[in-house]
Amino acid sequence: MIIDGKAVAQQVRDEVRMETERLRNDHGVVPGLGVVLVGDHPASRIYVRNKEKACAEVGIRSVEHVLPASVSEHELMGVIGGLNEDTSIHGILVQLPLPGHIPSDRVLETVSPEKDVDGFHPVNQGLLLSGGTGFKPCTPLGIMRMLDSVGCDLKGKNAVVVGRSNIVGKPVALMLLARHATVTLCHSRTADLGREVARADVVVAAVGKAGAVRGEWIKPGAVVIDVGINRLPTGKLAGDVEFDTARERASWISPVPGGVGPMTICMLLSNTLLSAQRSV
Ligand SMILES: Nc1nc(=O)c2c([nH]1)NC[C@@H]1CN(c3ccc(C(=O)N[C@@H](CCC(=O)O)C(=O)O)cc3)C=[N+]21
Repeated sequence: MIIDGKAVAQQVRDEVRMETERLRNDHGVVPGLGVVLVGDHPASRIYVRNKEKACAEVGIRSVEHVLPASVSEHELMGVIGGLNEDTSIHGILVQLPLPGHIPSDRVLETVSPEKDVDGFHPVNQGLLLSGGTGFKPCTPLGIMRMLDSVGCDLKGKNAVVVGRSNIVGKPVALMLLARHATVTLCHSRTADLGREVARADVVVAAVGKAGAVRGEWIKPGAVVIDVGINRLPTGKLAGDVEFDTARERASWISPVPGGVGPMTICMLLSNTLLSAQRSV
């Protein structure tokens, strides 16, 4: 069966909208998200617009800062510093990728960890490692929420994560581990990817290559979460998993589009609300 990311995302947005209203009624606090966009990367503009639309829908105030691609690192740091100081702002998102002349690491370290709703600050990465209460990154949070939505019990299961990025593969592996799965983290040098995937009760594919996970590898009954967003030559979007063959074997599988993408945005809303709740 198909995991409908749009429907689960709508559920999360409904919860966030209700909790946002409660926070406003009880404490007079409206969650605020500062979005920083550098340059005019076309995909980034679309993502940022979608994030702002989603904020408006749940009653979160979003403030956009659009800076030219030529902005200096110093100026960008200044904008982030202003958002750090601004008590009406509870979450800060610096849209990635940044232009090549700006070192993303240093920029992400400038965001106050208390407002880092993307969960990209090293302090929050560290808190995730030790099981603490920092902000967790949105895509992995969305993946966990999707697994919960189909009643997937992770305890003792073999979870295979394909891809070791800092924003998806590594953090989702830690979250699966925290839920007592037996986790295998695969990557481009994995000797036999098919053998690893074939043992998996849960597969999370976050490689960035269409068809990287073959349908015939999927263990019958497995739950498959596809994080890939690949633009095919035909112009269509595809995930990392061979969907048509994988769906014949999986018990549950998430599609692209309409799977993890919509979840990522609603977990950003959820983190922004959480930050505002922590501020009162
Ligand atoms: N600081 C930062 N935080 C991010 O969270 C972040 C970022 N930078 N940079 C770019 C990536 C990408 N990202 C997506 C979010 C939603 C969809 C999404 O909703 N996709 C739709 C399809 C959209 C389409 O048709 O193009 C779907 O999968 O159904 C996709 C991609 C967040 N990102």
